[in-house]
Amino acid sequence: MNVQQLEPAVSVSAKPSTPALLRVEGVSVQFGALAAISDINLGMSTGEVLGLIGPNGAGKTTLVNCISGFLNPTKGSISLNDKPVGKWSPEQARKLGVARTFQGGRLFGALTVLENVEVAGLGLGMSRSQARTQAQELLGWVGFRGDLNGKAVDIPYVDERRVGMARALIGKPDFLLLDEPAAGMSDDECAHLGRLIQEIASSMSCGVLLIEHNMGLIKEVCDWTLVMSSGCELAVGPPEQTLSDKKVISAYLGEEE
Ligand SMILES: Nc1ncnc2c1ncn2[C@@H]1O[C@H](COP(=O)(O)OP(=O)(O)OP(=O)(O)O)[C@@H](O)[C@H]1O
Repeated sequence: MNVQQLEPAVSVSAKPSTPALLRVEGVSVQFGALAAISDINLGMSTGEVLGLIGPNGAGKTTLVNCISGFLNPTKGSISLNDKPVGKWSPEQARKLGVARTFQGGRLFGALTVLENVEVAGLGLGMSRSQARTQAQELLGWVGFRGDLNGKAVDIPYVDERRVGMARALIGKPDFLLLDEPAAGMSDDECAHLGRLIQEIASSMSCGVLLIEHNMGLIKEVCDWTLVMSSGCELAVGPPEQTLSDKKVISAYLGEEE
């Protein structure tokens, strides 16, 4: 892939506003007898990149499902700008500025790549032309170099990630939750993704929550990390601190390269 210089276009840059704050307090999720997550706390502001890491089954996606309205916590609360969000739906979360991607792209296969991003803009109340313009610009920005009018079902796995990211970015959310965006990417593609995440945080003033197993990427882009294991908080701090923590290394033993 030809990694291009990232230059955010005018309409996706500079969102002058007071920083937004997303807070998770004492959140637990129980699936029958299984405590998928227990008493998790985190806070993040626009412009920050927070890494959410931990071995498989640690509860990372479950936490993102709660924050994005796909799942109601069994206990605890989530607030946006100090207002509890209650049992918000994914649509309400999106409209209030919390967007996400999925491990599997979850694109509409029968729609074109462009339409997949455009419909998200229409869902946010944009006009068709606004949605189309922003969708085209974002697809270019995230590094999609294929046919915008090709059916989404036909695009490669890595491109599904990019389209999913453009779809989440339309409407300039305050918070973007990325679920393993680097899976399946080459080193060059990961390097491009790292620069893109930093640009999303700085130029779009977006808070990014990044679930990733690629520790190089975590070290490169994250200001802060929350490490989970078996549903619980294992360590919190800057990546250079948590990634050298003995508890964290031991939790990852056998799971990381
Ligand atoms: N809908 C569900 N019903 C029952 N158990 C679930 C459900 N969703 C997740 N789990 C279980 O909850 C635990 C946490 O899963 P989760 O997917 O959040 O982990 P994860 O840290 O995101 O893992 P991975 O890195 O493999 O994606 C796992 O034991 C999983 O099997």
